[in-house]
Amino acid sequence: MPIKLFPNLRLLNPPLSATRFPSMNLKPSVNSSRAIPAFRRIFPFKLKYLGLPTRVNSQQQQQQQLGLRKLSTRPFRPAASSEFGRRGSRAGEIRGSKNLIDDEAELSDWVSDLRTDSFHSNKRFSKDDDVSDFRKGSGRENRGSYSMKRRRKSDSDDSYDSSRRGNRNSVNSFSRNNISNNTSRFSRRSNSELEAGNVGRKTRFSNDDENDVGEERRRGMSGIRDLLSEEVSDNDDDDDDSVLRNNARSLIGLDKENGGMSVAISSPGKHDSFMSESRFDQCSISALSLKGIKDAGYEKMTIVQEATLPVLLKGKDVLAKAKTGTGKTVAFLLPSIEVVIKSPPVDRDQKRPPILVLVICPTRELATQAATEASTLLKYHPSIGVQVVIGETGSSTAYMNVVSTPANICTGDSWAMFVFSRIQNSQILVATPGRLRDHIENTAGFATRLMGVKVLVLDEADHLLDMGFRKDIEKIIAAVPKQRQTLLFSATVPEEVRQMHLVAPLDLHFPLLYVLLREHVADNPEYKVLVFCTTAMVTRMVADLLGELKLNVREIHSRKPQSYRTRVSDEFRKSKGLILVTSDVSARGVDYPDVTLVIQVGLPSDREQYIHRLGRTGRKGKEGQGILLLAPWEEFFLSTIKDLPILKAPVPSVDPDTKKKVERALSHVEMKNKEAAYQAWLGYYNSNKKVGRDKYKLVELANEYSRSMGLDNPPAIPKLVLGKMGLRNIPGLRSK
Ligand SMILES: Nc1ncnc2c1ncn2[C@@H]1O[C@H](COP(=O)(O)OP(=O)(O)OP(=O)(O)O)[C@@H](O)[C@H]1O
Repeated sequence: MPIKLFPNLRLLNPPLSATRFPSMNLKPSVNSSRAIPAFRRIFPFKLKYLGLPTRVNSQQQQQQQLGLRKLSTRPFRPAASSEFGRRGSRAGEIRGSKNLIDDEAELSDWVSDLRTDSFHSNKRFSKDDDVSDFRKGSGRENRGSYSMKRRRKSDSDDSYDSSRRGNRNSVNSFSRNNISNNTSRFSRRSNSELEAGNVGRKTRFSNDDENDVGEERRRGMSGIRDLLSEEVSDNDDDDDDSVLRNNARSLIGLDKENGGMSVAISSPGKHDSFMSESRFDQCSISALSLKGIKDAGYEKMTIVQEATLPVLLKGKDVLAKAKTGTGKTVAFLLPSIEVVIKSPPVDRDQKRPPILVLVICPTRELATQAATEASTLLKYHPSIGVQVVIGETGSSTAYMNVVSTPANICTGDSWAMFVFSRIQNSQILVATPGRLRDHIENTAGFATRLMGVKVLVLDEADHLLDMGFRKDIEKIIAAVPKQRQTLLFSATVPEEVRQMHLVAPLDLHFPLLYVLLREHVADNPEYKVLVFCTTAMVTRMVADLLGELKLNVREIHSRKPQSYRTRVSDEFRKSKGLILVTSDVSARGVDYPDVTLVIQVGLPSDREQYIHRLGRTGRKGKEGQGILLLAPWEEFFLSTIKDLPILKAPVPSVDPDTKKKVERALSHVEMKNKEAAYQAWLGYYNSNKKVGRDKYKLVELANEYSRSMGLDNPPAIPKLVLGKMGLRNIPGLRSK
């Protein structure tokens, strides 16, 4: 029987045989005996699993559906929160069971995804029709360039070669073989090359790797399952439950000898607080850490902290999923710090002092944020240092020694470029995967330092275990001791966010965006808005436009230097009355308090990215609004999020004056920025499996986009770029 530890969360114990999983009719599956070794690299010793909570009953489901049907919207402004997005009678449900209604489904889905994606990868890839050209290339090169693509996200997709994206065969080879570093790593390249779409096959994205979501994610392959893919083979086991059990064991790295891994899934209902009633001082945390916690303003634990801290403090591995903005960072940092405290003090003169805690985050922003939080918690531990290793523009690496005042990180001034050898004494290292791997491979003595790791944390674990990061993570895991504590944290969607979508022709998007923002600003004196755009160059152009329209905007994307990004991010975090136009560098994990509205303009790269962007609002139990603005031909995306309570809102009318005003503003946006946005837009949608399939249609749409920016003729694109995009000789394009 499952052991219920907390009202909203359970740590789940064996036996699996007692667990009821939803029936899943997915025949071939992971052969667990082959899959387990891959996960043992992550959880080398430990494994224990889990009874699962009950599922939502049919009455609750009905109520939820009814609740949704009753929803109404006002034009471009969601109705009051009480009626918008609320799910029937959830508030009255019994916490202990109700709050876990999604848990079983989620976990089962997660686990079953292992099976489906692993097995179906073959089929799915071979089905795709836009891959034929690329398949003709040599397998080895393909693998190299494919993995490169996976490491990129829309932010860096400004000029991107869709034919390469489509190479499913490459993925298979990639995942099934141990290809050499030469093919899985990429040489550096400059921003201008990126911008020009000059994607060399052995190019390494040193610049924004960590911010760029793997291409695989676009195809819906997520997370942990990918790590299994090279271990996959068909399995004749017809018994869904036993297959699932095997997969669960693989997922968590089962090893009964060592006390095992606990799984915590925190899903408080919409009306439940994200705070628990437990205080930090009820846990066995050192007095100085408690002082730091108190100074940070934390008194009680959040639910995810309450659920995981006691277990983590016992040294166990944990896989935790909790809503965005519910305090996961503290949940993994605090026990990690306690491990450092209990370890023998580091000799400052030691040549290669060990790193005791290694935190991996997928983006620079997240890494910086985690380090900031760590420094807050370490206020009364002056002998403990936190170091951040993240990619910096160009070929250099940014290192920060984090001292106890968070402000030092967040202001651009404090960004320091150090030679690595000068800061070798931090016990806690927060890093992005690509840069960390570089150090493992290229920095003398670094691997030795990693031999001291006692705690390994993967923040946004689902993302880190995507194919896009796979090789880096494998390398990192191979570099840290097997005898360690492993913490996997990952996010789920908050229900506090009122979500809706608008579908309108492309030529209305800019005026509509303006109208939406103008209304929101007028209604919310303390507005704080994130506008997500598809690519970095589109982000720049939209920010220019909104600036011309006299809105208070900032922009952030991967083409900006890190110091600038840090400064703007910090400004946005602290301010009210500001709009941040951003690429996906802000999509995950970044904790901007009190964001009132998230607008996503155009197709999100995939469901997960949509959810994570949305998760920037509705944090800490607060309410927020989300608007997805799509063109009619982008509506297909909605099918991927149909399980979420997202309503179609009527398109607000745009009066002629507003239209004129926007046109005028567009005419003031620099031509080169509009040209770059056009090319980026084309590259982004070209890389989308659905939109990019019909190149003729794509070009028509791109030209529509160009017109929506006020351009009479679509800008010319370098022939080389067109060739790489597979768009040579498509009518309607201009080349130069
Ligand atoms: N015990 C606590 N009491 C009050 N506030 C807290 C507590 N723990 C964390 N917070 C605050 O909650 C906010 C969200 O925390 P955090 O960014 O760690 O959430 P998260 O779950 O990691 O979100 P995401 O999934 O988006 O990364 C932060 O501002 C943090 O300072």
